[in-house]
Amino acid sequence: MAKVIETKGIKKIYKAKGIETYAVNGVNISIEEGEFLGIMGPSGSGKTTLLNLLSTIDMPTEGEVFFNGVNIATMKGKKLAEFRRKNIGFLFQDFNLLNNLSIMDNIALPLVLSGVKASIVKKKINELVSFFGLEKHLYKYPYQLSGGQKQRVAATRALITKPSVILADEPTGALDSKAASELLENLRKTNEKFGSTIVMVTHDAFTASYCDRIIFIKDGTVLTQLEKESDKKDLYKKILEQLACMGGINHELH
Ligand SMILES: Nc1ncnc2c1ncn2[C@@H]1O[C@H](COP(=O)(O)OP(=O)(O)OP(=O)(O)O)[C@@H](O)[C@H]1O
Repeated sequence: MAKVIETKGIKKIYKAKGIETYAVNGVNISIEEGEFLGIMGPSGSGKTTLLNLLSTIDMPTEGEVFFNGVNIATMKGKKLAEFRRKNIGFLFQDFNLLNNLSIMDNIALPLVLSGVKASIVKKKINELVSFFGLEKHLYKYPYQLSGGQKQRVAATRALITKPSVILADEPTGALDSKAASELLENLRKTNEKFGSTIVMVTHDAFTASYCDRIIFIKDGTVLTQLEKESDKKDLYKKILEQLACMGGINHELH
């Protein structure tokens, strides 16, 4: 399997009022094509910072990030923005939909920004909306949808450019358990049907149990990892054991 993302000794050091915070402190990870990877860890352990480094939104203070073999430090400005738009789909806890655009226009946005022709945009949207069960909602606006529906719109938008990687930061954080399960089933199907690589930050053991592999972060470093050996239930049990080992009563891990 090809490596989609590889990091070599990445650190992110924030300096404020003479105090240095090592938010990410020497992380070496390799993410393979088609993987569904979870990142877990206590609050403040560096998960979001790491995801921002993997997604080219932020640059490491030290070390290198390779994305499809390209060292992202070699790209800047417009070139980097274009690379990101083509290669990465994003999913956030609060959906990040534009309220004054219809669902159709929200989904179309990444393609429109890339200058794709209207007829092709329509074709691509039609291909994906049935997968996410959104046919009936295309001409509505975000405020008319439930949280779960909004996150499915965000997932469709994330996938519309056929990116090599989908990066998700707490995508189930604002959803009730039924909507969370539906979204996770959809992400799992996306991973299986389109071979999309998914990297997901979560504090929630149930959410993480949908992954193939989970990396546990503490104080900016990778503490350990778990791989799915049999089924989701077994992985869920192992995640809870690992969280307990990390001093984690669950409510600390958010
Ligand atoms: N822009 C910044 N300037 C200074 N310090 C920062 C900045 N961003 C993050 N940090 C610090 O870096 C560390 C890691 O933060 P990060 O948000 O990556 O953790 P996290 O694991 O995602 O936390 P949470 O689960 O609470 O969202 C924390 O100590 C945080 O205070």
